[in-house]
Amino acid sequence: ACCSYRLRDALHPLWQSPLTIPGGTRQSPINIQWRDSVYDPFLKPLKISYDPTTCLHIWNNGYSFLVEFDDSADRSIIVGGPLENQYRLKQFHFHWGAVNDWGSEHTVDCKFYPAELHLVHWNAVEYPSFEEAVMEGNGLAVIGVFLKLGARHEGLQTLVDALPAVRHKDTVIEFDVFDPSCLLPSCPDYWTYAGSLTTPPLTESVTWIIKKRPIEVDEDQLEAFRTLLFSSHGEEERRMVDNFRPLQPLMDRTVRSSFR
Ligand SMILES: NS(=O)(=O)c1ccc(C(=O)NCc2c(F)c(F)c(F)c(F)c2F)cc1
Ligand SMILES: [Zn+2]
Repeated sequence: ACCSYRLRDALHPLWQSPLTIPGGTRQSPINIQWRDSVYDPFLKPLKISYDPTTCLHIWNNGYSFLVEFDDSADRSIIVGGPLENQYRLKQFHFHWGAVNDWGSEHTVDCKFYPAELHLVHWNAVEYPSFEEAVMEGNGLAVIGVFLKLGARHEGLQTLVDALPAVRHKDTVIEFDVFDPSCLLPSCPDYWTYAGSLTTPPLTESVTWIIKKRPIEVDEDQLEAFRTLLFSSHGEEERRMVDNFRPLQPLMDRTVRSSFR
């Protein structure tokens, strides 16, 4: 493949994790080798229905900035695709680089994008809470969307305008109407594979759904992400950049595609 992932993971500052996760056979992120992905005609279209009024707040958790949603009922859900059940939206967040040459967690044919969006959903049909779902093999479904440098993204701008208010770790602001559907590419095509959280506890509970087409954002919008801080108020400032985990081994997994 395209890198020495094991060593990089062990040495990567953000993830002082052991060289491998004990028994880790489905870790994320991975490189998606387009020609090795297998078209699965039984994959259904992914159905997404988000209620913009379920949006609650934006906060900086010291890893990324998250937009959190009210997941106390089935109001913002996804169903179909590779999923057996419907899954509830809990939050979305991003990963990005210090420069535009890297930043995404997944790669396609070893190509990095400057950033990657993760929309995090949990299986509320089978599990009573997100915390329990995180520990189960089919507990979570995360939609990954690549960001590429291009035209300004008007929908993203409302988020970007709020970032100065959550510059420091553990700051939060109310954010009460936002439709995350505006951050999805119009093309329905995706890859899917069985993986894990990409931050501790790295639990192997995620069905990944990676959209084939990126969305476009402009340089100023990416730069706005890079003005955030890992550090809290009063601490020495540490810019929030390169908050992506190194690539993990594919091991005995196949990436399926919803398209020929
Ligand atoms: N980059 S990603 O793979 O999309 C990813 C998605 C969600 C989380 C997360 O919810 N972490 C906090 C968190 C946990 F890691 C738990 F294990 C738990 F039980 C929680 F309740 C919880 F909020 C971490 C990484
Ligand atoms: Zn993520």
